[in-house]
Amino acid sequence: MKVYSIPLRTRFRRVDVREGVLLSGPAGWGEFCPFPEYDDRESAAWWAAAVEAAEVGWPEPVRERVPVNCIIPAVSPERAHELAAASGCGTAKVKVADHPDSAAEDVARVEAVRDAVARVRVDANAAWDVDTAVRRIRELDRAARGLEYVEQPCRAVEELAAVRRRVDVRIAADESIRRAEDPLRVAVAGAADVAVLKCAPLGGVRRALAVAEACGLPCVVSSALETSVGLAAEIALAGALPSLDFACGVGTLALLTGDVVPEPLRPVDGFVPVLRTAPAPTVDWPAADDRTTWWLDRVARVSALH
Ligand SMILES: O=C(O)CCC(=O)C1=CC=C[C@@H](O)[C@@H]1C(=O)O
Ligand SMILES: [Mg+2]
Repeated sequence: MKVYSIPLRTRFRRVDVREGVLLSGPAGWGEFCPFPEYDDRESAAWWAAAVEAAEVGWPEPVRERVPVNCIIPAVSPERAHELAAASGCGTAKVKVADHPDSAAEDVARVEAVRDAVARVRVDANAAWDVDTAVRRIRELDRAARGLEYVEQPCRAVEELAAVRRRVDVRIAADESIRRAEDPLRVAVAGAADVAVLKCAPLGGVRRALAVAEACGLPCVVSSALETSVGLAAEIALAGALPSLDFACGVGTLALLTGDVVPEPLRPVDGFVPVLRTAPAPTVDWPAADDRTTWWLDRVARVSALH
């Protein structure tokens, strides 16, 4: 087992350094990297995903490559335009609602990104109440000259459903699926048009495919900010979905200052290849001793739950 620690280029969802554990088994390498605030019970799904990759491997893909969206953190409009233009991707996901007074900044960032790419989606990470969401979505929809969708505008499933009834923009559910006891409640409640799937928090490629089938919504696969090892599993999920109508959020290596493999799984001309196994981690980003101990203790507790 290897514990890695890689600084981010830009702070993202209150994370400055990405840490996790890489493990190998008969089927290949897997990655265990639940965010620090996830408790052991929630982290058990992440462990299951890592074990699937290492012990069993992934189901056969139905496509050889996956379209990728670039990810634009809460940065200035100039920087946002630069990142989107340099990505080679036709779709960008822009983080909005980063702080309570972000409305004007969000509009400027979305306008700048839309000048660089054809399609823009935004992610509010559950920051808004229903009325604020309706107002902001209308503004951002104009700034984007038609938003592709808005991801998780509010926290509760009922709030998503209420927003969805009041705006013309598609609603995508992310936290309502990956952090929910029952990921299928979203579809039942009429709360979303699109389901965001992440194989790590859902417990692996097979479990995520089962959620996709049961929810009956068009799906987008998005990373959990993994290194290329965990990202290969997310891409395997995107590769195995029976249909894929949207670019996937697997362009997140751009947020890290380095990777554990010599040839990172970065998009080329907006696509990444679907691999049968994760690339072997041969580049070391060793964590400090206290962090290594913290992660190995976490693995011991979480694997005991598994
Ligand atoms: O979806 C993407 O384009 C990139 C991935 C991404 O945005 C996220 C990755 C990991 C944690 C999340 O808070 C964040 C998200 O909210 O979707
Ligand atoms: Mg999201």
